Amino acid sequence: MITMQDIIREGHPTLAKVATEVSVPLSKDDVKLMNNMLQFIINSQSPEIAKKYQLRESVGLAAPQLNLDKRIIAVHTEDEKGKLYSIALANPKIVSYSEEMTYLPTGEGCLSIDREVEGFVPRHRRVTIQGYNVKGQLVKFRVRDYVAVVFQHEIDHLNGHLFTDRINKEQPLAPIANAQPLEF
Ligand SMILES: CC(C)(C)[C@H](NC(=O)Nc1cc(F)cc(F)c1)C(=O)N(CC(=O)NO)CC1CCCC1
Ligand SMILES: [Zn+2]
Repeated sequence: MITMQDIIREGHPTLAKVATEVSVPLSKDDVKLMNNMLQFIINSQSPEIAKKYQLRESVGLAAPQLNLDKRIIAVHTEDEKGKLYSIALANPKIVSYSEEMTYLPTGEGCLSIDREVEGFVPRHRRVTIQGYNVKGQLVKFRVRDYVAVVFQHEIDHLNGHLFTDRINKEQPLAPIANAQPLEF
Protein backbone atom coordinates (compact mmCIF):
# COMPACT_ATOMS: atom_id res chain seq x y z
CA MET A 1 0.00 0.00 0.00
CA ILE A 2 1.15 3.57 -0.62
CA THR A 3 2.14 5.48 2.53
CA MET A 4 3.69 8.89 3.22
CA GLN A 5 7.19 7.40 2.90
CA ASP A 6 6.50 6.81 -0.81
CA ILE A 7 5.80 10.51 -1.42
CA ILE A 8 8.76 12.66 -2.48
CA ARG A 9 9.03 16.18 -1.07
CA GLU A 10 9.78 19.62 -2.53
CA GLY A 11 13.36 19.91 -3.72
CA HIS A 12 13.21 16.47 -5.35
CA PRO A 13 13.92 17.05 -9.09
CA THR A 14 11.09 14.77 -10.25
CA LEU A 15 8.53 17.30 -8.92
CA ALA A 16 9.83 19.89 -11.40
CA LYS A 17 9.75 17.60 -14.46
CA VAL A 18 7.13 17.20 -17.18
CA ALA A 19 5.87 13.63 -16.81
CA THR A 20 5.68 11.18 -19.71
CA GLU A 21 2.38 9.95 -21.16
CA VAL A 22 1.60 6.31 -20.39
CA SER A 23 0.88 3.96 -23.30
CA VAL A 24 -2.70 3.12 -24.20
CA PRO A 25 -4.18 0.53 -23.96
CA LEU A 26 -3.17 0.72 -20.31
CA SER A 27 -0.76 -1.91 -19.02
CA LYS A 28 -1.77 -4.07 -16.06
CA ASP A 29 0.91 -2.32 -14.02
CA ASP A 30 -0.46 1.14 -14.80
CA VAL A 31 -4.00 0.04 -13.90
CA LYS A 32 -2.66 -1.37 -10.62
CA LEU A 33 -0.86 1.92 -9.92
CA MET A 34 -4.03 3.91 -10.67
CA ASN A 35 -6.01 1.79 -8.23
CA ASN A 36 -3.27 1.97 -5.57
CA MET A 37 -3.17 5.77 -5.86
CA LEU A 38 -6.94 6.02 -5.45
CA GLN A 39 -6.78 3.62 -2.50
CA PHE A 40 -4.15 5.82 -0.80
CA ILE A 41 -6.51 8.79 -0.93
CA ILE A 42 -9.46 6.74 0.32
CA ASN A 43 -7.27 5.31 3.12
CA SER A 44 -6.16 8.81 4.09
CA GLN A 45 -9.80 9.79 4.61
CA SER A 46 -10.44 6.84 6.95
CA PRO A 47 -9.66 8.02 10.50
CA GLU A 48 -8.56 4.54 11.61
CA ILE A 49 -6.30 3.82 8.64
CA ALA A 50 -4.96 7.39 8.51
CA LYS A 51 -4.08 7.21 12.20
CA LYS A 52 -2.53 3.75 11.98
CA TYR A 53 -0.33 4.66 8.99
CA GLN A 54 0.08 8.40 9.78
CA LEU A 55 -1.46 9.47 6.46
CA ARG A 56 -2.25 13.17 5.78
CA GLU A 57 -5.94 13.44 4.92
CA SER A 58 -5.75 13.91 1.15
CA VAL A 59 -8.04 14.48 -1.78
CA GLY A 60 -5.67 13.97 -4.73
CA LEU A 61 -2.33 12.49 -5.75
CA ALA A 62 -0.16 12.59 -8.89
CA ALA A 63 2.28 9.83 -9.95
CA PRO A 64 5.35 12.16 -9.98
CA GLN A 65 4.78 12.51 -6.21
CA LEU A 66 5.69 8.81 -6.05
CA ASN A 67 8.79 9.54 -8.13
CA LEU A 68 7.10 7.92 -11.14
CA ASP A 69 7.53 9.58 -14.55
CA LYS A 70 3.93 8.86 -15.58
CA ARG A 71 0.99 11.12 -16.42
CA ILE A 72 -1.39 9.54 -13.92
CA ILE A 73 -3.51 11.25 -11.24
CA ALA A 74 -6.14 10.15 -8.74
CA VAL A 75 -8.84 12.25 -7.07
CA HIS A 76 -11.31 11.26 -4.34
CA THR A 77 -13.35 14.17 -3.08
CA GLU A 78 -16.87 15.58 -2.91
CA ASP A 79 -18.11 18.76 -4.50
CA GLU A 80 -20.16 21.39 -2.67
CA LYS A 81 -23.35 19.43 -3.34
CA GLY A 82 -21.88 16.23 -1.91
CA LYS A 83 -21.35 14.57 -5.30
CA LEU A 84 -18.40 12.19 -5.04
CA TYR A 85 -15.62 12.39 -7.60
CA SER A 86 -13.58 9.23 -7.19
CA ILE A 87 -11.43 8.61 -10.22
CA ALA A 88 -7.92 7.75 -11.39
CA LEU A 89 -6.98 9.10 -14.82
CA ALA A 90 -4.16 8.31 -17.22
CA ASN A 91 -2.93 11.06 -19.57
CA PRO A 92 -5.41 13.59 -18.20
CA LYS A 93 -5.85 16.83 -20.17
CA ILE A 94 -7.65 20.05 -19.47
CA VAL A 95 -9.43 20.40 -22.82
CA SER A 96 -11.17 23.67 -21.99
CA TYR A 97 -11.42 26.11 -19.13
CA SER A 98 -13.33 29.18 -18.04
CA GLU A 99 -11.79 32.64 -18.13
CA GLU A 100 -13.41 33.14 -14.74
CA MET A 101 -10.99 32.25 -11.98
CA THR A 102 -11.33 31.03 -8.41
CA TYR A 103 -9.10 30.25 -5.45
CA LEU A 104 -9.19 28.70 -1.99
CA PRO A 105 -9.36 31.63 0.47
CA THR A 106 -7.28 29.53 2.89
CA GLY A 107 -4.66 28.92 0.19
CA GLU A 108 -3.46 25.44 -0.81
CA GLY A 109 -1.20 22.78 0.64
CA CYS A 110 0.52 19.79 -0.93
CA LEU A 111 1.41 16.26 0.15
CA SER A 112 4.89 17.00 -1.16
CA ILE A 113 5.32 20.24 0.78
CA ASP A 114 5.81 19.89 4.53
CA ARG A 115 5.27 23.54 5.37
CA GLU A 116 2.52 26.15 5.28
CA VAL A 117 2.83 28.48 2.30
CA GLU A 118 0.51 31.47 2.52
CA GLY A 119 -1.05 32.93 -0.58
CA PHE A 120 -3.85 32.69 -3.07
CA VAL A 121 -3.43 30.19 -5.93
CA PRO A 122 -5.27 31.30 -9.10
CA ARG A 123 -7.30 28.46 -10.64
CA HIS A 124 -9.86 28.33 -13.44
CA ARG A 125 -13.36 28.20 -12.00
CA ARG A 126 -14.55 25.54 -14.46
CA VAL A 127 -12.47 23.02 -16.39
CA THR A 128 -13.29 20.20 -18.80
CA ILE A 129 -11.07 17.17 -18.13
CA GLN A 130 -10.37 14.30 -20.49
CA GLY A 131 -8.42 11.13 -19.71
CA TYR A 132 -8.38 7.35 -19.63
CA ASN A 133 -10.06 5.63 -16.67
CA VAL A 134 -8.98 2.27 -15.20
CA LYS A 135 -11.20 0.48 -17.75
CA GLY A 136 -9.17 2.14 -20.51
CA GLN A 137 -12.14 4.23 -21.63
CA LEU A 138 -11.52 7.81 -22.71
CA VAL A 139 -13.75 9.89 -20.44
CA LYS A 140 -14.52 13.62 -20.58
CA PHE A 141 -16.29 15.62 -17.89
CA ARG A 142 -16.66 19.17 -16.62
CA VAL A 143 -15.96 20.17 -13.04
CA ARG A 144 -16.17 23.48 -11.21
CA ASP A 145 -15.10 25.22 -8.01
CA TYR A 146 -13.40 23.02 -5.38
CA VAL A 147 -13.24 19.88 -7.54
CA ALA A 148 -11.82 21.98 -10.38
CA VAL A 149 -9.10 23.24 -8.01
CA VAL A 150 -8.15 19.68 -7.07
CA PHE A 151 -7.88 18.51 -10.70
CA GLN A 152 -5.83 21.58 -11.68
CA HIS A 153 -3.54 21.04 -8.67
CA GLU A 154 -2.94 17.40 -9.68
CA ILE A 155 -2.47 18.07 -13.40
CA ASP A 156 0.01 20.83 -12.45
CA HIS A 157 2.15 18.11 -10.83
CA LEU A 158 2.32 16.31 -14.22
CA ASN A 159 3.80 19.50 -15.71
CA GLY A 160 6.35 20.10 -12.95
CA HIS A 161 4.35 22.87 -11.26
CA LEU A 162 3.74 23.18 -7.52
CA PHE A 163 1.03 25.45 -6.10
CA THR A 164 3.78 27.62 -4.61
CA ASP A 165 4.86 28.57 -8.16
CA ARG A 166 1.47 30.18 -8.75
CA ILE A 167 1.36 32.45 -5.69
CA ASN A 168 2.03 36.16 -6.27
CA LYS A 169 5.53 36.48 -4.79
CA GLU A 170 5.29 40.20 -4.04
CA GLN A 171 1.73 40.17 -2.71
CA PRO A 172 0.65 36.60 -1.87
CA LEU A 173 -2.78 37.76 -0.66
CA ALA A 174 -3.44 40.27 -3.47
CA PRO A 175 -6.91 39.84 -4.94
CA ILE A 176 -6.89 37.65 -8.05
CA ALA A 177 -8.27 39.25 -11.22
CA ASN A 178 -11.62 37.97 -12.47
CA ALA A 179 -11.87 35.61 -9.50
CA GLN A 180 -14.49 34.73 -6.92
CA PRO A 181 -13.01 33.12 -3.79
CA LEU A 182 -14.41 29.64 -3.13
CA GLU A 183 -17.05 29.74 -0.44
CA PHE A 184 -16.79 26.78 1.94
C1 LIG B 1 -1.99 18.64 1.19
C2 LIG B 1 -3.25 18.20 1.90
C3 LIG B 1 -3.56 19.14 3.05
C4 LIG B 1 -3.05 16.79 2.44
C5 LIG B 1 -4.44 18.27 0.94
N1 LIG B 1 -5.58 17.76 1.66
C6 LIG B 1 -6.76 18.36 1.65
O1 LIG B 1 -6.97 19.37 1.04
N2 LIG B 1 -7.66 17.69 2.42
C7 LIG B 1 -8.98 17.99 2.60
C8 LIG B 1 -9.55 19.14 2.05
C9 LIG B 1 -10.90 19.36 2.29
F1 LIG B 1 -11.46 20.45 1.77
C10 LIG B 1 -11.65 18.47 3.02
C11 LIG B 1 -11.04 17.34 3.54
F2 LIG B 1 -11.76 16.49 4.23
C12 LIG B 1 -9.72 17.09 3.32
C13 LIG B 1 -4.26 17.41 -0.31
O2 LIG B 1 -4.52 16.21 -0.25
N3 LIG B 1 -3.82 17.97 -1.47
C14 LIG B 1 -3.55 17.06 -2.57
C15 LIG B 1 -2.13 17.12 -3.08
O3 LIG B 1 -1.22 17.58 -2.44
N4 LIG B 1 -2.00 16.62 -4.28
O4 LIG B 1 -0.82 16.65 -4.91
C16 LIG B 1 -3.67 19.40 -1.69
C17 LIG B 1 -5.01 20.05 -2.05
C18 LIG B 1 -4.84 21.57 -2.17
C19 LIG B 1 -5.82 22.03 -3.20
C20 LIG B 1 -6.18 20.85 -4.02
C21 LIG B 1 -5.54 19.63 -3.44
ZN1 LIG C 1 0.19 18.47 -4.44
